[in-house]
Amino acid sequence: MNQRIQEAFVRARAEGRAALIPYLTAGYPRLDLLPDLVQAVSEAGADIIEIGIPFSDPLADGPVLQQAATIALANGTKIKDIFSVVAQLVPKAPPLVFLTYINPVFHMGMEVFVTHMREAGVEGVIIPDLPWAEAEEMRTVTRSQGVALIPLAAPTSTDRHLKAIQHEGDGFVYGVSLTGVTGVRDTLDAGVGELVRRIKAAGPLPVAMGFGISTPEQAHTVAQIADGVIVGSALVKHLQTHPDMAVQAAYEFVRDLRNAVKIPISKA
Ligand SMILES: O=P(O)(O)OC[C@@H](O)[C@@H](O)c1c[nH]c2ccccc12
Repeated sequence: MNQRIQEAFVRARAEGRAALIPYLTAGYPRLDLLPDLVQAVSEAGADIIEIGIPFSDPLADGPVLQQAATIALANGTKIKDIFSVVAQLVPKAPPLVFLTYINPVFHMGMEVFVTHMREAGVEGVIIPDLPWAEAEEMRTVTRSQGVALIPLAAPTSTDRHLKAIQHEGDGFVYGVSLTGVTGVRDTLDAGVGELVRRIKAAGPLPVAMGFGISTPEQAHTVAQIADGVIVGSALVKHLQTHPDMAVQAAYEFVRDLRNAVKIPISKA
């Protein structure tokens, strides 16, 4: 089990809250802003930060994150630059995990990509379009480098799949709270509680839920059920709507989310 990720969940639980995991697209609005954005969301109380590698064909992403990726790529954001920016901010940041599609990983070479991750100090990676059944080589490479390969689970996952990812995955299980793409939603899917229960019954890894968690109220609801709360599109949208003060806007939104993920003492 990746130690820094595990510690982040243990610490959040001990402090009476779910772990808060904001998502940022590397290179949006610009790569040179990433250190300030990471610092802002860290100071606002992020327990783990997900950094998205922009990709030209992000099929699991909704309009907000697609647009962020398009702008990041148009700005000339390159993977090797992301690695060097991230390496510099790791010492001052909470555990970082990458979110990347498999194509950029294959392009660089699995072994090289994971070696760069380890050298930069990135603790884990989520690859939404890598089916677990085909992930064996990636699992071997990440395990040998001490990088967590974080599995995804959806409401459609079978119990057998949940058992497999709970025992072969590392870090946490990413519970996809609804079928569809990432993006801001008005309401939470009614099946969130049932999915968390099934994932937890299948093994020891903590469960963080993402997809469509947009407001502090929704984050609060999910925090009562899951070990972690992931917020992507709503945060990136905040950066979009506050172009001149993106860093401050990120700080304020994540601080509101952090206040919301508390668990009443009776439940903790
Ligand atoms: O944007 P949302 O709905 O808040 O969902 C989290 C999400 O942004 C982040 O984890 C993510 C970004 N791109 C993805 C692709 C697949 C799965 C997850 C993601």
